[in-house]
Amino acid sequence: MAATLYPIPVSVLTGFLGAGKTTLLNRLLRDPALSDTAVIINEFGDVAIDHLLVEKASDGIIELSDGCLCCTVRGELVDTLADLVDRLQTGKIERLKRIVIETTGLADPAPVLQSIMGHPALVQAFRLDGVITAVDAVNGGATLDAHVEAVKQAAVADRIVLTKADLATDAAGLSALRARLRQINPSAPMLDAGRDATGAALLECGLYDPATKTADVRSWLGEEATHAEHRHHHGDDHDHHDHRHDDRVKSFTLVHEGPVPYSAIEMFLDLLRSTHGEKLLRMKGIIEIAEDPSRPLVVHGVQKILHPPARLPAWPDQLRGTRLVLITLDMPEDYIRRLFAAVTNQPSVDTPDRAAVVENPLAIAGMRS
Ligand SMILES: Nc1nc2c(ncn2[C@@H]2O[C@H](COP(=O)(O)OP(=O)(O)OP(=O)(O)O)[C@@H](O)[C@H]2O)c(=O)[nH]1
Repeated sequence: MAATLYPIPVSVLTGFLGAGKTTLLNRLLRDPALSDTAVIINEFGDVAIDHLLVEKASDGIIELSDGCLCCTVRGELVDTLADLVDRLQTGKIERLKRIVIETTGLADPAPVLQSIMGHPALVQAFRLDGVITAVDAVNGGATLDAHVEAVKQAAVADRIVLTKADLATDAAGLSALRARLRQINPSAPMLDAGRDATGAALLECGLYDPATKTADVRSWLGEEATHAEHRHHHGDDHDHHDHRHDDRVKSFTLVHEGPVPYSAIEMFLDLLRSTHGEKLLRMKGIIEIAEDPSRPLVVHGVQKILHPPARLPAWPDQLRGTRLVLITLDMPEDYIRRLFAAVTNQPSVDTPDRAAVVENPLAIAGMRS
């Protein structure tokens, strides 16, 4: 009997109401990549359609939880996950390879991610593998126009799945939607629900693959795509006027060549979270620490919650230095860049140095905005 490997990967499946999450999940559950998976479905309202569909689709699935995830169920999701660990440890469940949480369509995904990453006991047992966001190929554009939650769902995704492409008769509209999603989230691979959204393509989005013991930093950070996006943002060829929420979301990379003292990174992350934590939708990064430069420090977080920083045993490729990818909503990029420059002592005309920031963090313009 294969033992359960901790921490157990958790995939969060999100997407707006009716986007096709359950349909996708039902298809995925027939994929061998999802054997020994527990599915947690968050139902909104009292008709348990999702639950029936899922039970039909696969045996041995544990189905729990109801109510709205973004408010009252936050506590319950934690209880549900804790209960799973308990059942594993007491042998009531033989093994558990992964968990998929389907959020309600209205939920902001951040609280779900926070409840996993922010809970001191759960964080030992689970790791966030990735966020999969389903976007309706027909109604996706209108949903992004109307609901900032939908924009956030797309922005924090590690994988975007376009659903109902078979119903999309407007080819130009579909390619505009793709371009728009690419703009909101430059790094997540975009897959077609009916064609290439397989278990293998959607799962194992994390940095470190325990099976192969390798880490693919570049694709985890989505770095090249982020750089490309950054240039595009500053180009003058783009017309945003009818996408009112899209411009609020930004994805950018902070880079520092050479090692950084642990205390500087700690201070940067503390200041960032305490001043603008709720605007930080997602952060991922790899850091060359001055005290131990051969073992990169890996950080990732959702809003104010940081996953406990972990060390990789070695640098997986030629990449060195510090790369932090931030996905933000309404956050002053300039402030973040200045703060980062200050703590890493990168000279700049009007930015105080690290000593000055330690003395008075308010010295950075934008600190209180
Ligand atoms: N033609 C077509 N229909 C789809 C596809 N995906 C989903 N649907 C249909 O769209 C409707 C909504 O799909 P669901 O999977 O229930 O969507 P959901 O995101 O789980 O919905 P909520 O749980 O209500 O937020 C259903 O009638 C599905 O049959 C698709 O790829 N093609």
